[in-house]
Amino acid sequence: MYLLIINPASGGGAGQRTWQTVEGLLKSRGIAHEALFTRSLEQAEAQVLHALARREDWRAAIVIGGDGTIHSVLGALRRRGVPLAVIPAGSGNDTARGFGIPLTIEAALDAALQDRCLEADLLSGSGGLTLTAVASGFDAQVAVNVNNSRYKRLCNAIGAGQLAYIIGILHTLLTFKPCRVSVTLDGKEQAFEQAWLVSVCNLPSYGGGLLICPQAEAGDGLLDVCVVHGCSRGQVLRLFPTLLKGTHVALPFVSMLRGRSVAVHFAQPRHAIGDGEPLGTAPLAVRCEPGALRVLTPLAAAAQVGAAEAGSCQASG
Ligand SMILES: Nc1ncnc2c1ncn2[C@@H]1O[C@H](COP(=O)(O)OP(=O)(O)OP(=O)(O)O)[C@@H](O)[C@H]1O
Repeated sequence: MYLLIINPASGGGAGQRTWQTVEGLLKSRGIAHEALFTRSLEQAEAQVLHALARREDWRAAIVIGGDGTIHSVLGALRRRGVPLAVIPAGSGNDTARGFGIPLTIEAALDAALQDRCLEADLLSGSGGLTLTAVASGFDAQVAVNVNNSRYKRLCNAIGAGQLAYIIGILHTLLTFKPCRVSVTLDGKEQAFEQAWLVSVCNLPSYGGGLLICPQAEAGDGLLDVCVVHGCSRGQVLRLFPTLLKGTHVALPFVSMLRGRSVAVHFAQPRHAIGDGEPLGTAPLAVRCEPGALRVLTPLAAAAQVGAAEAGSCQASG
């Protein structure tokens, strides 16, 4: 039995449209399933726990939504030991990208219905569980500014959602003030002056394919950290195109770190986001929980049988 978790509002309504296609495919293939429409980030965990408690034979929970929807169900899936599968229906879909899950509906469904799991790490901290990345500083401020803006509603109304983020980046670039940050990695503290952002990554990208930590691997038991510091506004602006290929890692004002736990303390309050969802402005403490979530992904299907991080995916329910 599969539990389909649907956020109809994700991707500006793509969740609802995707579900209609998926429902047809499941029926035509005779796949036993139940559908759960979640109402909000806050209510999703309780709704999913309630649904999962009703039976024991769950093969997987298949989320139809974006990174925020997946974020909202991580606690419930880890608690019940049910594997995650994803049919991407968000605007960014960086979880799907990071796990090599196809962005087209039928191919993603095929990946969800196969039987190989990756034992993926989770980022755990004061803001709960995160799968892609916890970002703090400039890019979190962009997200907060865009979400609170009038131009977002305007851009969405004319079908130009990406434009809102371009306006948000320019607007934030003019107003954001970098400050000192202390980054304590596995107990060792380093300070960076004039820090713009600190991103703690489990997967390589966020923001719809921006490769902030291109080396990050979901199953390596480690978190990857990117610190951008000591640069001008112009240099930050020119950083963005390099994020598409991940070539920013070679720039002198970018520091890449790797470890098992990290504490991030900016000298001024700075916003943070986890999987794109707001986490507030408190200092961050994030640790990697190795292999905490099983994910049905073509990466696991392609991995050698017997590889440490890939295995058959029998859900415990
Ligand atoms: N389980 C849920 N059910 C309903 N609404 C949710 C749920 N989880 C999060 N939300 C709300 O719906 C919004 C959109 O969902 P989601 O983040 O999945 O899609 P998106 O923003 O379009 O895509 P992405 O996060 O991949 O860029 C979230 O920002 C959040 O406010």
